[in-house]
This record gives sequence, C-alpha cells and structure tokens, in this order.
Amino acid sequence: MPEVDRVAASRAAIAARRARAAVKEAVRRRERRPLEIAEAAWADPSTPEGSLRVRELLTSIPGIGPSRVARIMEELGIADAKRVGGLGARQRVRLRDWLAARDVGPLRAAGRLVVLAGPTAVGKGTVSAHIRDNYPEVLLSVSATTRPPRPGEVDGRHYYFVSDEQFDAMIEGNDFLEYATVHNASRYGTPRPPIEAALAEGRSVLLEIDLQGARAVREAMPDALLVFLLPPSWEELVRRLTGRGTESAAEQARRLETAKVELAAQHEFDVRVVNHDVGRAAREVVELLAVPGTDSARTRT
Ligand SMILES: Nc1nc2c(ncn2[C@@H]2O[C@H](COP(=O)(O)OP(=O)(O)O)[C@@H](O)[C@H]2O)c(=O)[nH]1
Ligand SMILES: Nc1ncnc2c1ncn2[C@@H]1O[C@H](COP(=O)(O)OP(=O)(O)O)[C@@H](O)[C@H]1O
Repeated sequence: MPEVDRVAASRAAIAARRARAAVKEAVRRRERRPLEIAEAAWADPSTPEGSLRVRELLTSIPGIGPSRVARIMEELGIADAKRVGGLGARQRVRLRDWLAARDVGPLRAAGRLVVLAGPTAVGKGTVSAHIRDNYPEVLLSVSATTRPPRPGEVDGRHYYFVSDEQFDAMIEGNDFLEYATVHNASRYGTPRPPIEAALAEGRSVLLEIDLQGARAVREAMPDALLVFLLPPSWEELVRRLTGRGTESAAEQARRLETAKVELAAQHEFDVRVVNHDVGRAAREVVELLAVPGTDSARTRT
C-alpha cells in the first residue's frame, strides 16, 4: 500500500476507535440506552455502533462487569469477538430481548455506586484514602462504627464513632444501606442519606466495606459495581498485615483465615483490581467510577 494510503487508513482506524469509545462512554454515563445502540447498529452496521463488539457494549452497561458479561454472552450464544452489526438474525433477537428486559426507560444523569472490598490488609483503606485525597469529585462514604477510634483517626472523616445505643437507633431509623458485625467484634454500617443525595446529583460514590456488606449492597442496589481488591501475592498480603502492626499475632492469624475465605469469593465480584501500587490501583477504581471531567473518564476506551 502506498505510504499516503497507509496514513489515511491508520487515521480512519483511529477515528473509528474514538467513535466506538464515545459510544461506550455514552452508555457508561447513561446518556444512551444499550438497546438504542443495538438498534442503530442493525439499521446500519457500518456505523460505530455496528462495529462495536457485543462484549464492549455489555461491559459499558453500569453495574455489569467482565465476568458477568462472559456468562451473559455464553447464555445468548454469542462468540466473544462478535460485533453488534455482525450478529445473525437469531442472535439479534436474543440480544434485543435481553436488552429490552433490562431497559430502564427514560435516562437521567446518574452517578455510580462502587463497592471496594477485599481481604484484610490488602490496602482497601490506603487506596480509598488516596481516592479521597486525589479525586474530590468522588464521595467516599464514611461508615458508622461501634469500635473505638485508633490513634490518629478523626470522627466524621475516618468513621462516625458511635455507641451501641446510637447504632441501634440508626438501625431503627432505617438510616443504613447495610450494616454488619465485622471480625466478630464491632458493628459497622453505611449511612444511607448521603449516598442517596450524591447519586441523585449524579455524583459517584465509593464504599469501602467488607464482603458481607458488598453482598448486602448488591441486594439493595443491583446497579452497584462490585470491585474486589487483590494482593499481588499471598506472601505480600501476610507482609502487609504484619507490617501494619495494628493487630496481635493471634488476631493476625484469625484474619488470615478469614482472608482465605474472602479470596475464595472474589469471583462474585464484577471486577478485580490488583493492588501492586496504590496510585495505579486508585486510578483503576476511579476509571470504573467514570467520573465526568476526570482525565481517566475522558481517556478510557
Ligand atoms: N459491612 C460493612 N463493613 C464495613 C463498613 N465500614 C468498614 N467496614 C469493614 O470493616 C472492616 C474493619 O475495618 P477497620 O476497623 O477499619 O479495620 P481494618 O480491618 O484494619 O480495615 C474492614 O473490612 C472494612 O472494610 C460498613 O459500613 N459496612
Ligand atoms: N500497594 C501497596 N504497596 C505496599 N504496601 C501497601 C500497598 N497498599 C497498602 N499497603 C500497606 O498495607 C497495609 C495494609 O493496608 P490497609 O489500607 O490498612 O488495608 P485494609 O484497609 O485492606 O485492611 C498498610 O500498612 C499499608 O500501608
């Protein structure tokens, strides 16, 4: 191919990729409905909608992660690399029915609720704090807890430190999105009102809670995206727990037993992020929040 044609072809490929990225972003931000994208693709398969892969379309839908997408595509009998515009008639019917069943009607600007969970000492607190300090557009939910503050912890910033009676009153008042007893010791709960207010304003919310909390949020809010934070290795997890030095040897051993059970539940989650480096892991989580106006939201393809 002559050089000038090659340059034109590669420009066209870049433009097509950008156009597909814009379609995915619009779905992610709930500006366009997935069903409408599929219908545009079938009306004209040469459009960006037509050349979008089915996998990409489904992964862009808020609340659906890659492992669920793989399951859905298997159920629909659609091969991994298929483009929406290239589906056969029967596959189109199956995909249309599936999208229509979860079509939510009129769209509204909506923030996303992301739950960050993972085994003890993987770095959930560190990654969340990094997000709170570097991405102020994300609301990091502050939980209420009955455990006493550790040195340096500030009421209202790290937790709302409450008495057992106050915690009971919050349960009575239906003030929690979820609550649980963690490590067989203290109670922790996610206050509901700030989350509902932020989501209603189109702001994204991050919850850093334990595995039972993540499951409860999925029940209460099926659109929530569940992210599991993984250590680079088991040895590194043990190093982080012992290095933190906030638990006795007996408590560390108990938490490591719980960590094994928690790691076994990682496949219940939509997305897994490995915490090699705090900044990188935080950025990956923020990209999942797809906050309009952040660099990560703009450049994610
Ligand atoms: N279910 C639930 N778990 C929470 C909540 N807030 C914190 N947790 C979890 O409680 C556990 C204990 O937290 P913490 O006392 O700060 O100690 P850590 O284990 O050293 O992080 C962690 O696994 C947190 O993810 C909450 O609101 N709900
Ligand atoms: N990416 C990382 N690399 C090295 N150490 C880390 C990393 N993330 C967290 N840590 C360290 O691991 C320990 C546990 O982190 P923490 O945020 O308290 O875990 P969690 O909230 O999951 O229990 C802390 O000492 C923290 O400084």
